Amino acid sequence: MVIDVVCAIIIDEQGKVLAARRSKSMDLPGKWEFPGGKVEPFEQAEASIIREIKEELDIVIQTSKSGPAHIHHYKNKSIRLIPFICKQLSGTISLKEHETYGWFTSEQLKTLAWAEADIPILNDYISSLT
Ligand SMILES: Nc1nc2c([nH]c(=O)n2[C@H]2C[C@H](O)[C@@H](COP(=O)(O)OP(=O)(O)OP(=O)(O)O)O2)c(=O)[nH]1
Repeated sequence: MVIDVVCAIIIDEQGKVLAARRSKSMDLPGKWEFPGGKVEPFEQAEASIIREIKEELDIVIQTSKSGPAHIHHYKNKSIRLIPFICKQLSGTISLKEHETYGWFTSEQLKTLAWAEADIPILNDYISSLT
């Protein structure tokens, strides 16, 4: 079974992108990711990413477009990671699950220890800039 997971590529006015590090209590502890989570049954992916970001970061985002999804097979599960390009509309970030987060340039993003499933998502995003 492949689990649908949505993630947000949140871009600020300077073009920096938000990445968050998963905490010890989460799957893939210590790995960086684009925040998000599993799409619930009967939920639209776009509604799902808005809900997840409110739950995890306590901010309201607006989505502009979704990028290509990528399937990744971990040892214990397979996920389809669906990215959305987003901007923050309101609120102040308050982490509810992650250990830390930051706003990064493309060069900085490349140096983070990403969850494996995020690598093609990151590469697509960086390719889309040129
Ligand atoms: N949110 C998110 N999860 C990712 C990314 N990359 C990646 O491999 N994953 C994995 C980690 C988890 O195994 C799974 C998503 O689960 P989650 O724990 O974030 O989702 P959730 O908030 O709905 O969690 P749950 O409490 O229902 O388990 O996908 C990513 O960029 N964002």
